[in-house]
Parts: sequence; C-alpha cells; structure tokens
Amino acid sequence: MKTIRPRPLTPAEFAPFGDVIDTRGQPDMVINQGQCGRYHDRAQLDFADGRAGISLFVATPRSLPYRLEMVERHPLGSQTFIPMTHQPFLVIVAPDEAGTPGAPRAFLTEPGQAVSYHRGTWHGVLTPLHAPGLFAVVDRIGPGENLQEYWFDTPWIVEAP
Ligand SMILES: NC(=O)N[C@@H](O)C(=O)O
Ligand code: NI
Repeated sequence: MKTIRPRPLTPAEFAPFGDVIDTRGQPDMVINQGQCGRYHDRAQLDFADGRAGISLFVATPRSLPYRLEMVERHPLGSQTFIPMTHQPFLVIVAPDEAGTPGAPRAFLTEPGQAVSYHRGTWHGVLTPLHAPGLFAVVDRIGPGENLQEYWFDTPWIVEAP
C-alpha cells in the first residue's frame, strides 16, 4: 500500500506547486488609517484567455487516513482556495512527470492559511478536515477544457501526521 505522511505547509516546500497565502510576519502595508494590515498580492493568478471567477464551495469534510484515488489539474488557469473558517485543511499536490503525476505530496495548513495552485499543477480535490468545509475559490471562467483528471491504479493513503 502506498502511503503519504502530510507535512506542515510552508511557502518554500509548496513553491513548485503554488503559493501559500497567509498573514505570517508583518503586513506589506498598513491601510485604513492604521486599522488594517494588508498582506498584498500574495499569489500568482493566471486565467489565460478566460477571466477570474469567485465561487463558494461547501465540501464534505474528510478524515485521515484519507484514500487518494485521483488528482486533477487545470491546464488553463490557476485555482485558489481560501477557507472561510478557521480550520486547517488537507492539501495534496504532485509533480508532473511527462504528462502524468509523480508521487503526491500532502500538506496540512495552519488555520487561516489559503493556497493557490499554479496553472497546471496536479492536485487533489478540495479536502476539508472539519465542518463546515466552506471555501471561497478563485479560478478561471472561460472556454475550453480546463479539467484533466488522473486516476491512480492503486490509491495512495494519506496518513495522519
Ligand atoms: N472541479 C472543481 O471545481 N474543483 C476542483 O477543481 C478542485 O480542485 O476541488
Ligand atoms: Ni481543482
């Protein structure tokens, strides 16, 4: 059985796959007469010939160990997941190896962290670990096929950390 142990999500480890959006450290700018810190422009968004769309997802909470049967990617745009609750969630990505995903990597977010997958990054579908699995999602709206799925011959098991 192929297993993966999730690691804490860090910008450095996640960099090949996407951006981590969070409020660690000092804000990039203080606005609104000093009443608000702005963590400015924290993800590389890409919508190719489409446009940005904002949606809300209510996803079924999963539990660990988690059976990963499929990863997907969006060849035409980035995809950003912003939790609307202060709960960690599971993030799964995989490197591309000549058009198919390599060994997946799993991360657990800190409460308040959001992620943005680069255009074309193999990833697991949205995987909350607590109810409600409520997320704002920014991704591409536009023509063309923007979803490619890859089903593993045998599932990976994402273990508890
Ligand atoms: N298909 C869809 O809208 N969501 C997936 O892309 C996902 O990453 O959860
Ligand atoms: Ni997706």
